[in-house]
Amino acid sequence: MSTASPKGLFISFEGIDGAGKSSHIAGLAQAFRDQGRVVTLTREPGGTPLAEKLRALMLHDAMDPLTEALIAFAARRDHLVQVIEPALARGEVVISDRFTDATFAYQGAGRGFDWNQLSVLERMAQTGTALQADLVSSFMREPDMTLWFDLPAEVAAVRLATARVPDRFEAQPGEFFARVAQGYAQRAEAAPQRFVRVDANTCREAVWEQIAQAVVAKGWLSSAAESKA
Ligand SMILES: Nc1ncnc2c1ncn2[C@@H]1O[C@H](COP(=O)(O)OP(=O)(O)OP(=O)(O)O)[C@@H](O)[C@H]1O
Ligand SMILES: Cc1cn([C@H]2C[C@H](O)[C@@H](COP(=O)(O)O)O2)c(=O)[nH]c1=O
Repeated sequence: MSTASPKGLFISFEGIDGAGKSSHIAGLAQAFRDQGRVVTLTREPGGTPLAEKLRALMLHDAMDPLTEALIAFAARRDHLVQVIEPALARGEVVISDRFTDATFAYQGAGRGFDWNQLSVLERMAQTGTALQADLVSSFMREPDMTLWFDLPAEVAAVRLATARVPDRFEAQPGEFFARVAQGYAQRAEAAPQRFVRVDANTCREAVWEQIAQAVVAKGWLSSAAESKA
């Protein structure tokens, strides 16, 4: 029997607020654990003590789009260095509720911040963090798979209406979320090898089936996961 540790896997969940990511993130983590993998479950903005402080600022304090983008990437850099890279180097499965696609969708498409400048910040924040010796210093960390919950903004608004007290993003009007959804579509089109579009406008069981199918198709989970809706 091989004693080599499995290769680390990095999976992100994305989508507009209220798209329905939360319960499936926990479900996917459990499916990996059931099949013997160690899982680091985390989120952005956040995931470290410093990044959680930055999250509180981003979600509750007024600021301009550049400040918002810089805070998102500062939090991400700390998160990568302190949590994501060490977990991947240990061979764990890292599942993050949001990553950089959210910055392109919210600060880029939503707020109107320049997409090319975001790409520069992305490269700065996500390069030179990897701990694995086989990754060259110019390697830019990105998720191995991004599960994008695609849901019309008006459906998400109905789902969120009674769910909780809105933060600074959730309080935005429908047009903002329509732009954010468009931003996600643009990111997905640019990286089809990484993105999996999940039709989130359906029941929870059907959403889980799409997630399980995508992960099983990669050979990361056995087909037993597909029946655990
Ligand atoms: N498939 C579904 N059909 C109907 N309602 C759903 C579905 N999935 C989730 N919901 C409900 O929609 C609301 C938002 O779901 P959830 O909090 O999981 O979204 P989210 O993507 O994690 O949102 P956020 O990113 O803002 O935290 C909750 O009230 C949840 O119960
Ligand atoms: C990573 C990231 C997130 N956001 C926004 C998106 C959401 O409205 C909140 C996070 O809240 P959630 O309930 O945990 O989804 O932050 C953003 O604007 N930019 C980002 O980079």
